[in-house]
Amino acid sequence: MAGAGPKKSKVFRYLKYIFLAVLCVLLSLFTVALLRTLSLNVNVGLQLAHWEETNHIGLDLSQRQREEMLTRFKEAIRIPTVSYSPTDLNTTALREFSSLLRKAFPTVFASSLVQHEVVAEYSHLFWVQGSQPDLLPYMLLAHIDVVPASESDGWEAPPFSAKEIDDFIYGRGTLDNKECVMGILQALEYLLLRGYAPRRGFYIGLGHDEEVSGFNGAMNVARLLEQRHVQLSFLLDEGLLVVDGVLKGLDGPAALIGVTEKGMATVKLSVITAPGHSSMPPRESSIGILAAAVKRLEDNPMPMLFGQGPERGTFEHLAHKFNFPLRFMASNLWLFAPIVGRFLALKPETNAITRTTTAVTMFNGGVKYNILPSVAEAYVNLRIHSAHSVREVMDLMEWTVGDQRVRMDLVEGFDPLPVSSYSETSFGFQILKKSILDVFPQLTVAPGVCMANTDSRHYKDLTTGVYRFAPIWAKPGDAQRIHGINERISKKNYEDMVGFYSTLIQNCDVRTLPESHSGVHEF
Ligand SMILES: CCCCCCCC/C=C\CCCCCCCC(=O)N[C@@H](CC(C)C)C(=O)O
Ligand SMILES: [Zn+2]
Ligand SMILES: [Zn+2]
Repeated sequence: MAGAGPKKSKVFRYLKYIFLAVLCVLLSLFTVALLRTLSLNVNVGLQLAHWEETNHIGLDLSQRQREEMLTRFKEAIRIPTVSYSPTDLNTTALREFSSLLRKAFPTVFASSLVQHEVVAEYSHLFWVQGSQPDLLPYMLLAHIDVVPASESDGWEAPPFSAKEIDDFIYGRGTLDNKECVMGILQALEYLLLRGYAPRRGFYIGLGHDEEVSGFNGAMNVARLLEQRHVQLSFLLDEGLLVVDGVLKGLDGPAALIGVTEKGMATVKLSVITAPGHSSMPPRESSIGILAAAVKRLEDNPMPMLFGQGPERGTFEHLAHKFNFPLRFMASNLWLFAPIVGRFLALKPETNAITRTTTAVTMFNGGVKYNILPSVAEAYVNLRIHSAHSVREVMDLMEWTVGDQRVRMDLVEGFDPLPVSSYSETSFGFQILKKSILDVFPQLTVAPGVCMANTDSRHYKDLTTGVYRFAPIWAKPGDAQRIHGINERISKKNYEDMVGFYSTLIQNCDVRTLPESHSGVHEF
C-alpha cells in the first residue's frame, strides 16, 4: 500500500500530458477549421475581373413577342413526342415536331449563317457560323423526346395540354426538356432578327431519343462531328438547375452546374424454381426468394461516399452562404463529411449525391393464381457515385443479396463520367457562371454532380468541358415533377431561360477569359 501513492501520481502525470496533447491537437484542428471557414469563398473569382467588351443585344421583348414566344412553347408541349423504348418512339409526333421547329423559328432556318441538317431521321444539328473561325466552337444540347405521362396518375391538367394554371404552364416536357429545345432556338431567332452575327461559331444538337439512351440521336450527331474532326471548347446540356430552398440552411437560391454525371447500372435479378400446382407449395417460391433479395437491397443502401467526389466542390462553393454551424461544417468536409452526409441522406434528392443509389424499378412473376411461378424477375437501376465503378457496385450487390439462387445480369452499365474543370481558367465553366450571374445576380454558382444521365455522355470525345445546367427554378418538391406528375414551368421562368441563352451565346464571343491569379488562358 505504501508504494501506491507515487505510482498513482506518476499515472496522473502521464494522464495530464496525454490530456494536454489531445487538447492541443483539438485546438489546432479547430483553428485550421475556423481559418478555412473564414477564408473559403471560392465564389468571387472572375466576377471581379475585367471582362472583354462585346456588343450586347438585350432582348427587350414587347408584350406581343412575349405572347408569341409562349404560344410556340405551348405548341411544342402539345406534341406527344414520347419515347417508350429504343424501338418504340412516337415517330408521327417527332415528324410533327420537326415541322413546328421550321414554323416557329423561320429566321433560324432562313439565315445564311445557319446550316441545318436532320440526323437519324428526327434529330437536328445546327451550325451557326462565327466571324472568327480561329475561335474554338462550343455546343448547346437539348432533347425533343419525353417520357410517357398519364393523366390518371393525378395530373391537375392533361399532360399534353400545356394548360396555364396560376402563371405556370403544365405539361410533360416543360422541365425535361422542351424548355431548352425551344429556349435555345428562340434566343437564336431573336438574336438573328436583331442582326446579331456571332464571333465564335457554335453547334446546337437536338436529340430525339434521349429518354431511351440516345443511341440513335445523340450518338449519331456525335459520330458525325467526330468524323468531321470537330473539337469543341465546351458543351452545355440539360442536367442540374437552380435550387431554391432545397438545401436547408443555405441563404438564397443557388445555380448548380453539373460538372459530371453519375454512372448507371441496370441489373436484372431472376429466380427460377419448378412450376407446379399451388395446392402443394414448397416452403419458398421464386417470388418469395426474389422479394427477400430485393428487400435486402433496399434495407442495405450502398455505402456513404459523401465528400469523396466532386460534391465536395459543391459545398466548398456554397459554404459562405450557409448559416453558421453549417458553414463551419461545409467548409471542413475533410472533418465533417460523415455528419453532413447523414443529414443529406434524409431526403431522396440530396441522398442521391451521397452514395450510389439503388432503385427497384420493375418486378414480375407468375402467370396464374393457381400455378406456382417458375420465374420471377426484378430490375434494379443503380446510379453510381463518382467514387464507385460498375464492377464494385455489382460485387457489393452480390454480397448484399448473398443468395446463389438469385441470378444477377448486368443489362446496361457505364462508369461515372469524367469531371470537367471548374477552375478559374476553365472557359466553359466561367462563361456559364458569368452568364448565370448576368441574368440572375441573386444566385450563388457552384459545381455539382448530376444524378441523372444526359445525352452529353455521347460527346465525351469532342471536348473535356462538358456541363449540365439549365436555369430552371426548383423549389422543394419540384424535382419530383421531372418524370413525375404535374411537370410545369412558370411563364416567367421560360422567358428568363430565353434571356439566359441569349446572354450565354453573346458572352461566348469573348476571345479569352479575363486574367485570373493563374494567368490568361488562350483558346
Ligand atoms: C447539393 C445537392 C442538391 C441537389 C438537388 C438537386 C435537385 C436536382 C433535381 C433534378 C435533376 C434532374 C435531372 C434532369 C435530367 C434528366 C435526364 C434524364 O432523365 N435522363 C435519363 C437518361 C437515361 C439514359 C434514359 C435518366 O434516366 O437519367
Ligand atoms: Zn432530359
Ligand atoms: Zn428525362
